[in-house]
Amino acid sequence: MSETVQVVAVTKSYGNVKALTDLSCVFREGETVALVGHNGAGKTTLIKLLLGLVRSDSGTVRVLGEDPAAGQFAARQQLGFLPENVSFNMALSGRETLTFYARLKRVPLASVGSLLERVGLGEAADRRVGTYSKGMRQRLGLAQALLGRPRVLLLDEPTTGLDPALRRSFYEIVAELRADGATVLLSSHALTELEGKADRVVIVNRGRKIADGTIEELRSIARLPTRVRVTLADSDAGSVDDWIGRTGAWKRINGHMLEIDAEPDAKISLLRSAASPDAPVIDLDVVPPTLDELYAHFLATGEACK
Ligand SMILES: Nc1ncnc2c1ncn2[C@@H]1O[C@H](COP(=O)(O)OP(=O)(O)OP(=O)(O)O)[C@@H](O)[C@H]1O
Repeated sequence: MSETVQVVAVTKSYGNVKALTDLSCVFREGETVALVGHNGAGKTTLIKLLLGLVRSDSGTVRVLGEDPAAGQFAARQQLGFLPENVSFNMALSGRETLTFYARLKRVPLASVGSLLERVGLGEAADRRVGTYSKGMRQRLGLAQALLGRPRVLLLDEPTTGLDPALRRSFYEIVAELRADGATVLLSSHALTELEGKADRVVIVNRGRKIADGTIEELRSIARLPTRVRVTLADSDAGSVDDWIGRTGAWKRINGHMLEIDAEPDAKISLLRSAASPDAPVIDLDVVPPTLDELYAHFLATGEACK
């Protein structure tokens, strides 16, 4: 996969506020990357650097081989951007709005209708944006970002305001773009919903990158315990207590369920004992550390991983 975005040792301050410090990362074709961090971590600043809206104090930024802050940034045509807060002219219809942006981007106007259909605004295309719900405006923003089949899509908090069904259809569109070879950067606080959607997670904290890898890589680096939960069979209390005593420090969740946080080294032997024929267990669930837990871990340790 070829590299579409290269950020090398970038520092950016606003006055005496350091928004990004010595940040490096690379994004590739066909890759969906989650950019995760608290408020003020520097996510929007990174996106603005990639768009050429702000200039770094030091370091290098390349998008599709070009410097976005240079006067002639021809690759801008191949960038799609959905800002955190979309704002449109309320008096125009959805179709008029998208036609306006298509003209600005010099994209064939014929694509406007199909894009509106794609984001589920086909029927509302000729209504004024002022009558749209927040979710509909967000989808119009997404349609605007998709104009011209961009090779790099920068989506700042894209699912804010979308209900669960719209979120699902949003991630379906992201998956299509990924299959089409686009690089998709999703900046988000909604960590749980990003599991299974992003190929890679980049965590920033106070302007510094503190983690970068697939969720599996981050899990193996963090070495957080895996939660194992078992449902007990209707065995006599004595044999259950005996089994618990032999296998580990289980916590009782209720009368028939136990839970334990298994350290990576102890996980397999614990699962073997829970699955063995003499265990008083009728069901077993394994819950790996969530993205939320990984995020909290990396924030707490400030661990750099790549
Ligand atoms: N134009 C500006 N002038 C001064 N400070 C700024 C400016 N833009 C951003 N900052 C500061 O830079 C830091 C990074 O801000 P940025 O908007 O990049 O964070 P973020 O991760 O996108 O936050 P959020 O999740 O709240 O949108 C913050 O301390 C912010 O206050």
